[in-house]
Amino acid sequence: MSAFAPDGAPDRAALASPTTMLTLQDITVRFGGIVALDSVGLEVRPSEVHGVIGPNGAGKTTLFNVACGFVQPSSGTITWKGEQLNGLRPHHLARHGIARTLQGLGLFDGISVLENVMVGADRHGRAGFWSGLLAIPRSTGDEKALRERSLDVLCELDIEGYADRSPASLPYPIRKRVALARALVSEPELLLLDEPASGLSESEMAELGDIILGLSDRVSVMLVEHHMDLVMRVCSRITVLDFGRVIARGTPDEVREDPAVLAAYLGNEVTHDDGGIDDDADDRDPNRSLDRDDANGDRRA
Ligand SMILES: Nc1ncnc2c1ncn2[C@@H]1O[C@H](COP(=O)(O)OP(=O)(O)OP(=O)(O)O)[C@@H](O)[C@H]1O
Repeated sequence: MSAFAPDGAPDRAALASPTTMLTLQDITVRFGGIVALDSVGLEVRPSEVHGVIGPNGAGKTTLFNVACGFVQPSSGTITWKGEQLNGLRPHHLARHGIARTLQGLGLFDGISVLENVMVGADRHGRAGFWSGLLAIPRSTGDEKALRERSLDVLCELDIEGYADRSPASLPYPIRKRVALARALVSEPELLLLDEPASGLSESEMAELGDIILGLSDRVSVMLVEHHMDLVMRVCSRITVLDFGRVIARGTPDEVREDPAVLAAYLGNEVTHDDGGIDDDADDRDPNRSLDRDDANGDRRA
């Protein structure tokens, strides 16, 4: 069931449905005179990995930031499990069972990897890690459980060997896993991932794909990502943006063959022999980054 009728009007029954976790509806974002998002809709269902793709400047990061509460939409609604969230802010996410990783990993270099992961768990800890650091007595049992859970997540991501290290001493791909572990330790129902594959090698990206697929039986994922091979492999559904608008949504196969999507990614020049979208379409288009200025010209409200 979709929350969006074919004409783009809201489908109230679908919105209220427990089959939808996160619904972004008619989201418009203006930065000064620029319309970064224009009536964008997206729904993330339980246990699905939902991809958000689009060329440079399409509005992906802005949409991610709306879902995180970093950016307040000019209009539109955010609904979480049937409840409308007004004035969502980043520090509200944990209480709703939503976690995120960002492109800037935001790890604390002055504490260990394990402690960084423990910081992510405020949703469950009664007294919390920081009060543990301050030696508030009631937190002792909580902190032990939290430490064990954090170690379990490090084991799951195969980085338990780095638990006592400072993040600053670790290679970037390991730091990325630490950031993911910190998001997962709160046992979120929805994980928001912003370009998790950036800076990873092909093999590291394949491992990341395995991790994301392994998570999808217990957490829904909204994945903003440039690397098309990863998106096509792990996502059950994809929303495609261009110039701040949704130009396609559907399964990877549907999106891959959508003429509007192919055109947005520069058409046949950057498609594979099988008609698929090239993984590095943006990289091969020296003019694409210039399109942002062009796009802004078209987007002025
Ligand atoms: N803070 C801001 N102030 C003004 N304009 C902005 C701001 N953030 C984004 N924009 C504009 O909004 C549009 C969408 O940008 P956004 O970063 O969301 O796109 P994107 O799809 O994430 O791009 P990329 O793939 O290059 O990261 C662009 O035209 C961008 O220039």
